[in-house]
Amino acid sequence: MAIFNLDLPTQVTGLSLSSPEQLAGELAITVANALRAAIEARGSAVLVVSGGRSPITFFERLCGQTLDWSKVTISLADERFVPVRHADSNEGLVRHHLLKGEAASARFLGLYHSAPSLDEAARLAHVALAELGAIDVLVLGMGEDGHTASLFPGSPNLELALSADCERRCLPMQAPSVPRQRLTLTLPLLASAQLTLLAVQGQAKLATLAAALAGEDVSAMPIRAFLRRPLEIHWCP
Ligand SMILES: O=C1O[C@H](COP(=O)(O)O)[C@@H](O)[C@H](O)[C@H]1O
Repeated sequence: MAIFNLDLPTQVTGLSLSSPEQLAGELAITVANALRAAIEARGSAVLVVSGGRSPITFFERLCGQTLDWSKVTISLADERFVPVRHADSNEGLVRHHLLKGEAASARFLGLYHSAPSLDEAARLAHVALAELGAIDVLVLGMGEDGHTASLFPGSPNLELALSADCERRCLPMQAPSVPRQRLTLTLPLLASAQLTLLAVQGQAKLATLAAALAGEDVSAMPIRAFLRRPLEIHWCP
């Protein structure tokens, strides 16, 4: 299928939106529909979202969706090793922009733990994530280097985090930009999601996607691991 002038593999679909606002609105509707379906089928739903700066409008639209938020558990694909009140905290972002109004009744399972080291924080997150349950919806972002979640090219632990038999749910990672200390869900847990959505904004990230589609090495561009699976891309300029 050809979208955004890219030839996508058959398991990958793409939606081209005209603006960040339209992307946020469409993504919020898609996620809310999937959460409602999971609640209908199982009585509860699990949503995993990404951090960074681009999801803010999406979070603001999602929390306005009508559904039984008390039956939803929300967690993060990745986190920065900073306290929740820090400007770079993904948990802080979710608490400020998503867990409000009706959505405040959702259960939130964060990755950050106040621990003496990043390794210990990742171990505590691994233990806490045993309570997450099966992921219904995963919303990924992507950096211009082809990282997604905090699966950064060149980071120690990347090979382990990407391996199909990795038994850790969360691993410590190193980012090329500050804050460098990160926590990421590992590929087996992320790839277990029923529905995986990738939100991408701008021409530079479109070029990143094109480069990812043109090669094979997952360690060089970890987003490639998700382009091999069913994935719905939402893109806007
Ligand atoms: O560092 C991160 O970067 C990516 C992309 O963030 P964006 O603000 O450029 O969309 C994000 O998906 C990831 O969760 C975040 O920690």
